[in-house]
Amino acid sequence: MTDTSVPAAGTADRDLRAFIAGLPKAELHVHHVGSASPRIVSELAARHPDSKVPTDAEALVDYFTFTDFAHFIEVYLSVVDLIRTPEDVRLLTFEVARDLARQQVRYAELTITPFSSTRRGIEERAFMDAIEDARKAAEAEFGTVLRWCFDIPGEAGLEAAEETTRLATEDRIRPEGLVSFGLGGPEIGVPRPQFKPYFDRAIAAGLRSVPHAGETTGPETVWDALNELRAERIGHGTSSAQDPKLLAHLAEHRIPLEVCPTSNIATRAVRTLEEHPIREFARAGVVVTINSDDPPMFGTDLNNEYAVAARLLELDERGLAGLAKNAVEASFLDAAGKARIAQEIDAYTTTWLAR
Ligand SMILES: O=C(O)c1cccc(C(=O)CC[C@H]2O[C@@H](n3cnc4c(=O)[nH]cnc43)[C@H](O)[C@@H]2O)c1
Ligand SMILES: [Zn+2]
Repeated sequence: MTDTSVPAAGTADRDLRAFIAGLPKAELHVHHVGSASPRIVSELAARHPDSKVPTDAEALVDYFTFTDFAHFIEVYLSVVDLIRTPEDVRLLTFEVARDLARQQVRYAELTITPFSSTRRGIEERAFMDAIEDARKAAEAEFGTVLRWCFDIPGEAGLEAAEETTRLATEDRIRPEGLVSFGLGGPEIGVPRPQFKPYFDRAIAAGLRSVPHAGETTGPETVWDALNELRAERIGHGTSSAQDPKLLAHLAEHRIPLEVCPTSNIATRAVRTLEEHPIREFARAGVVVTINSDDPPMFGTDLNNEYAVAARLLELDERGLAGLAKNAVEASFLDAAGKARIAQEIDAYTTTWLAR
């Protein structure tokens, strides 16, 4: 695991971290299985002792140190292999909500890859019931609202695309909490345009388009996501910084980027945080949202990602509140839901600054 946590320097830094910890937030780019904390992994591994995933926290730190993006996916899939029953799915989902609630996340769009679970033998109806049951229980217990993004694992091919689209669009199976449709996994050798017919069907069924693009390939992948998959937000979009016309297009059309700084370092998509293009995005007027991607695997959480962003963008409390409001505005919540969290952010910030 790459340590990209921001060193706590002086009082000002500690103060900003305390502000972030209490700031109401929305998380738009976080993966279901990628959110399995050491606590959750241990519990799942105890249920399935034949797994090769280590159970103690220290060994997990080594296990979650990645040589490149392909290695990250290999490790990711070994954690997917730990989720074998509907009870595992429910436990994972509910515990992920608990971890989000602890960080004052009021609303999260969680990326789920149902194909990975159904192909491993979890019955589709039982899978949907498990995530929905956990969603409702989490909202009742923690007040955190969860919504789903179902993503195609692109490298698994068009069979995975067909299955994901079916699960996302068939009335008798699609879950109530589903709001969007994505595309994840490696980008190299997985051209985006081939997924156009599947995104067309998902969009026709009322889902919003949020593919990963430009994480490990160049800006042309982001253009494909916009032009072929009709993306409304871009997962990562890191390489957009290489194309000024693309930055201008994203800014003009207010297409937000789901920026996950620590993830990009951990998967070696970007060499160092100093070289992360988040400053270029902000300078170009692109709507930046801050997200955690696969937090325990990358040794981070959403609060730490806000601290990273504060350092890179030199933000104070008002700037951080602005970032949090970007995420609310870019979310697929309805207008009343957006207004409620935005007001909460403003009230919290005003109270904090008047201390
Ligand atoms: O489940 C399978 O059997 C399977 C077979 C072939 C390929 C795959 C995948 O490629 C799964 C990829 C998996 O990774 C998730 N993910 C998590 N974080 C990221 C990220 O930063 N960038 C891209 N993908 C990511 C994604 O949701 C897929 O589920 C699976
Ligand atoms: Zn992701």
